[in-house]
Amino acid sequence: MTDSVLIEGLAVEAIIGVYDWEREVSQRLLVDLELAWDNRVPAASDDVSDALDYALVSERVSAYLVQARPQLLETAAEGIASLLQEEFGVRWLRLALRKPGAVPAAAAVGVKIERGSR
Ligand SMILES: Nc1nc2c(c(=O)[nH]1)N=C([C@H](O)[C@@H](O)CO)CN2
Repeated sequence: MTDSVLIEGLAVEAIIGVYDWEREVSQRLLVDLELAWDNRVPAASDDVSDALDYALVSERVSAYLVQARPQLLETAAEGIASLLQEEFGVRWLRLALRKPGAVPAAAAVGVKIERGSR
């Protein structure tokens, strides 16, 4: 089963970073998610309760990043992956977390992880 639900460029303002100044100001994060889901079921029922609701997932990921206040992108990415697997029953996911502006000479820096199996 290779179906997915996508969330791309989810923008979140959150406290994140290892330096003292970064504990005082929110910074912009961008989240890309590819989430394995059998889309044949919601396609047949036309019922959002059978779907992986990308609006609910987006809200939960945003709320997590705001409350977690991690130092590292790696820690944030792992926390997001865990909540998606535990709370939404996502079996496999690919996640990219970018921090635009962290390195002025780069368009963005970030991490990418895959967790689970399809
Ligand atoms: N692999 C990582 N390297 C760095 C991170 C990070 O989260 N993961 N964070 C920082 C600082 O917080 C940086 O973003 C400040 O500009 C440095 N390296």
